[in-house]
Amino acid sequence: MAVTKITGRELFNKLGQPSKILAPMVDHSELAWRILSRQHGCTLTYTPMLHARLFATSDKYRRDMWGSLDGDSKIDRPLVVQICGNDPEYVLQTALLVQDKCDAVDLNLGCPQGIAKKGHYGSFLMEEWDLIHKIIRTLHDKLEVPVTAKIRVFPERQKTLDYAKMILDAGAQFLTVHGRLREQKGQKTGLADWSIIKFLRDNLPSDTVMFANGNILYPEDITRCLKETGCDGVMSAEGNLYNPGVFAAEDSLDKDVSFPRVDVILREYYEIVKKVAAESPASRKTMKSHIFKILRPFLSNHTDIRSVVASMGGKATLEEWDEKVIKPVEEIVNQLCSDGEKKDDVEVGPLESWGGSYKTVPYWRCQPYFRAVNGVTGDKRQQQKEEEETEDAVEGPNESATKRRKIVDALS
Ligand SMILES: Cc1cc2nc3c(=O)[nH]c(=O)nc-3n(C[C@H](O)[C@H](O)[C@H](O)COP(=O)(O)O)c2cc1C
Repeated sequence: MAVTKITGRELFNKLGQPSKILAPMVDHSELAWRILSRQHGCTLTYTPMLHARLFATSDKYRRDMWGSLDGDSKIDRPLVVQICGNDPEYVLQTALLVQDKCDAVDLNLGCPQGIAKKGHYGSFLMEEWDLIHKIIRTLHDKLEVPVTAKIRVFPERQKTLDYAKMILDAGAQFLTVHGRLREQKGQKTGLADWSIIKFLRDNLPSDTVMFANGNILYPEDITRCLKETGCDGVMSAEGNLYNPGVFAAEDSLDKDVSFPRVDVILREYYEIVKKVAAESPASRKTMKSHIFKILRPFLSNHTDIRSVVASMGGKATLEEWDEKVIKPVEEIVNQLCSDGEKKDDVEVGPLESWGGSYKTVPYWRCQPYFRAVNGVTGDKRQQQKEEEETEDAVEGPNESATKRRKIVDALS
């Protein structure tokens, strides 16, 4: 018999109507990063996707992915745990193992990567509506906590609407819509389509809780997205990874809030990792990747530090990170900022056709990352392309693949 549970709207209200949402990200939305994101204005966080079969059957995978502080009521809420899988029983088993440490469980229906194709989950379930319905209904019926879903869109609006209705009918309480097609990945990523999200918003029952995902570069994009799509919240992935300040209040004119200094964020992040690392292997494992992203604009100007970061192996201690990377970065940025010659201003460009403005941000401040399209960049982004090539060379093929996800050149 189905458990009686709260509706999506009731859950949304109970969580304080969160509108700034950290996306689920493999190896990137782990505990330490979630804590940091909340400290910078994020009001709801998602875990990286947990692989249902592995989580249900492998002690090691479970230990690696889920520590005693994950979902802790004092430091890690509100939290949605995301699961990927195609077997209702494994998804349910995984959900049952985490449901007392989260506010909802989300089904990943958006992952377009090769690994999802091979494992037959994420967006590769988009044609299997009966199976999706069964997975969500099983969770809806058997869990104490609500179930939610994160989807991509089809090229056809009506089909996407029917798809969303099916997911809601199965029992999903929040619907996150990433406004891209399954094919929009890698060099073909392109822009997310907010108008299809708005179409869903207008045609689904008005009490449906919806989150929009895609195209967030700057804090004010969140407000623009809320207005244009009519959604309840906006989810950001990469925008937040490169600049945790993206969740800052939209009207904040304080550059330290919207584009914080890289040394400040680095220190804050490092101290969080130090506190949780013993209980959160995932937070420790993903540190290097986060540091590369936080420092992205800085490293191309300080290649000596880049070499040091690149050389830090998995066995480097936290103290070594502090001595070799964090402290030297602090020293350099402090010096840069006390040097009256350097302009520490954020310059706002003209209004662009996409509705916002590019900003020129000093390289010692966190800022969005603009990708190259087919290896060719516009004038504005020539420098970023060169940085990408250098960074790809030091970070290896996995990082490179992730970096090619967004094509902001298509904006202009
Ligand atoms: C490093 C990385 C890992 C991701 N892992 C997941 C994941 O585990 N589950 C998921 O649904 N989406 C995942 N995504 C997709 C994001 O959640 C998001 O839908 C996508 O990046 C678009 O948002 P953005 O434009 O704000 O980056 C990942 C994205 C990135 C950059």
